[in-house]
Amino acid sequence: MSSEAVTRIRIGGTAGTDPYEVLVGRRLLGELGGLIGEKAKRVAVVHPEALAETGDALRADLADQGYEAIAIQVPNAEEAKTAEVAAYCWKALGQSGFTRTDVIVGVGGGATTDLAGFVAATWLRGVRWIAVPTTVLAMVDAAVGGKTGINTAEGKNLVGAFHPPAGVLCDLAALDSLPVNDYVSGLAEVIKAGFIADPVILDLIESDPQAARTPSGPHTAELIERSIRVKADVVSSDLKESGPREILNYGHTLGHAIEKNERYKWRHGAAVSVGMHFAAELGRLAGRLDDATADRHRTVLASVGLPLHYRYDQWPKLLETMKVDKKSRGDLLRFIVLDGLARPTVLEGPDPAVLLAAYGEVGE
Ligand SMILES: NC(=O)c1ccc[n+]([C@@H]2O[C@H](COP(=O)([O-])OP(=O)(O)OC[C@H]3O[C@@H](n4cnc5c(N)ncnc54)[C@H](O)[C@@H]3O)[C@@H](O)[C@H]2O)c1
Ligand SMILES: O=C(O)C(=O)C[C@@H](O)[C@H](O)[C@H](O)COP(=O)(O)O
Ligand SMILES: [Zn+2]
Repeated sequence: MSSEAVTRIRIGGTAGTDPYEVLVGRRLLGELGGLIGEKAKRVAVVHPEALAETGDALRADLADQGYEAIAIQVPNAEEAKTAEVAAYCWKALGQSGFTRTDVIVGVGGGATTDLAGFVAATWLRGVRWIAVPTTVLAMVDAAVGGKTGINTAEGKNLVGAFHPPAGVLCDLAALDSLPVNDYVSGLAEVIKAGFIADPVILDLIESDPQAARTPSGPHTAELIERSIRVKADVVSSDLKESGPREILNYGHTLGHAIEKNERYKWRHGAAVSVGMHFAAELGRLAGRLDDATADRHRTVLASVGLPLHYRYDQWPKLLETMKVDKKSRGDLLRFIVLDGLARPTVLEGPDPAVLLAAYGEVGE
């Protein structure tokens, strides 16, 4: 992709929502005015502390365009995904006289876009919002598809709403300032997209795992675009997770339990990496997944520096948390596993002994 090229990926409107586009390229902020539209008088730019300069520059730019623009700074990472921070944002919107035709812009990683989208979903029962993701993870996953939400002490993303954005602007230049740990964490969702739907992603990463760890790698734009297309296909047919969308939760049942156990101090991608290792072992032990594909999880995740293991002694607590996973139905635990490469399926009510054996491969 040349530095000027812009790729547009369409997300179909389902469940009564409007379609929208995900743009991938550079220097995309010129698109913002068009997305905000003429009806808006006020724009609120929600950004994390780490992007204070970006947030304020954006606010100033929007003010120059004639909007009453405010910046709402929120904490970095998961500390932003709380009821208290949501209430702080509602207060800022109330004090600025934010109406139903006004627009929220969420600029940041997935934690920020999840929060900004949730605030947009709840303010006046729903206002328009635009996502400007600045991490790999937010570009390929969090900002796309309309799942918004916050965490509670009891679990990850337990409060939220389906509220798709009006558009998503993935400016690849934002990735240059991202710490390598955060860059790599996002690769977990890229690799997830590879295992559940697009194995070319895995081939590209395996061809040079070190290059895949940096934004200057030769396949960065292609990896991001392929992953977005996987997500776009799924959410375009099942916005509200009535079935097919569950495949995007591959690795998340254990991953979310680890995040809660770590009081949300682990990066989401790192937890999902361990969770995918677990799901692969579960698939293998349940007689679904071939050895080669299960082993490939370990090699590709480890090759980019993602973790495979977690504390063995925590299993009883993790199991309790997994029981309230959103995919559970009553007492029935449900996991996404693979029947083969790019063949995701649901495993319902696995034998507890098989679950423990799978965790035996993951625990250390
Ligand atoms: N809604 C969804 O469908 C969906 C999908 C996947 C993940 N998520 C959520 O996304 C979150 C994880 O997102 P994440 O991995 O982007 O982490 P994050 O949002 O916590 O960002 C990681 C850190 O990087 C900082 N940062 C962001 N962009 C930066 C940049 N360009 N330069 C420098 N620093 C920058 C952030 O302030 C933060 O400190 C989790 O809460 C997860 O649950 C949601
Ligand atoms: O978009 C989805 O659907 C996903 O499951 C994508 C996940 O990567 C993401 O972490 C999502 O927020 C998890 O959703 P949850 O409903 O399990 O909280
Ligand atoms: Zn995720």
